[in-house]
Amino acid sequence: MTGIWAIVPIKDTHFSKSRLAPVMSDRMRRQLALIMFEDVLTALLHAPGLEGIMVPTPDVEITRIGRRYGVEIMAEPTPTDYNRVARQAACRIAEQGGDAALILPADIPLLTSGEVQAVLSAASAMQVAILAARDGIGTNGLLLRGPDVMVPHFGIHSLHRHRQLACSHGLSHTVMDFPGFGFDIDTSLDIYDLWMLASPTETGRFVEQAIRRGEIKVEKPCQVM
Ligand SMILES: Nc1nc2c(ncn2[C@@H]2O[C@H](COP(=O)(O)OP(=O)(O)OP(=O)(O)O)[C@@H](O)[C@H]2O)c(=O)[nH]1
Ligand SMILES: O=C(O)[C@H](O)COP(=O)(O)O
Repeated sequence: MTGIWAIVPIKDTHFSKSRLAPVMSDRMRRQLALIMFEDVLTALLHAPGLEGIMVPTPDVEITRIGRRYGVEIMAEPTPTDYNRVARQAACRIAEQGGDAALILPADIPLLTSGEVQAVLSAASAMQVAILAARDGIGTNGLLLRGPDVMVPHFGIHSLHRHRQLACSHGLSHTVMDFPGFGFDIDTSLDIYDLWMLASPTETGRFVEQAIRRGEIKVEKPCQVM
């Protein structure tokens, strides 16, 4: 194993996207998680410069889809946690001789292969690249060169934490903003914003159709005066 590997952890899709429970049924949330995963895989598979894709997951359907796309599945017999399972995958890639790992979630369906390529080339001289979430405080991607130079700490205020960690380890690092990387689908507000964008992705189409059929309840967010 050499080169740069993407790591896309995804949990059991029966329990995915729980924050969307107020506006979507369990069945729809599961479908949304599966479709977003496929959009992310499609972007990664078309990005020149990536050697491979590793997907840590306990989910049977994700395993089936991943294998169809030819990605490497890292089985996760019991649910772990995003950071822990991402770290395990990164260590596995490091042990097998991989040069770098790009850790990203499976819920950023507007990701493009151009963005991935841009990160890989712009950050080619950096040990760490932190891909900002659009809220400006989260992290939606972490490029680590080598894969185990730093332990990922995704979660609330993770952008600041990742910066601090890189500094304290003396690692060269950069923070980058891209619309696709930045846009993770967590809440009904994200669904509304995605709908407004009329994105030509599979996820964009799924959301548009589901809203039209009344299967997702969206409300225009209140304007703060
Ligand atoms: N393999 C694996 N992936 C995880 C785990 N926990 C979270 N993830 C993935 O990490 C990414 C970011 O997680 P979240 O944004 O919290 O997504 P989510 O857990 O589906 O959404 P909520 O239930 O609303 O928190 C998604 O791709 C998740 O599927 C886990 O225990 N194992
Ligand atoms: O900010 C982060 O580290 C990630 O976006 C995870 O946060 P989320 O669970 O809110 O997506």
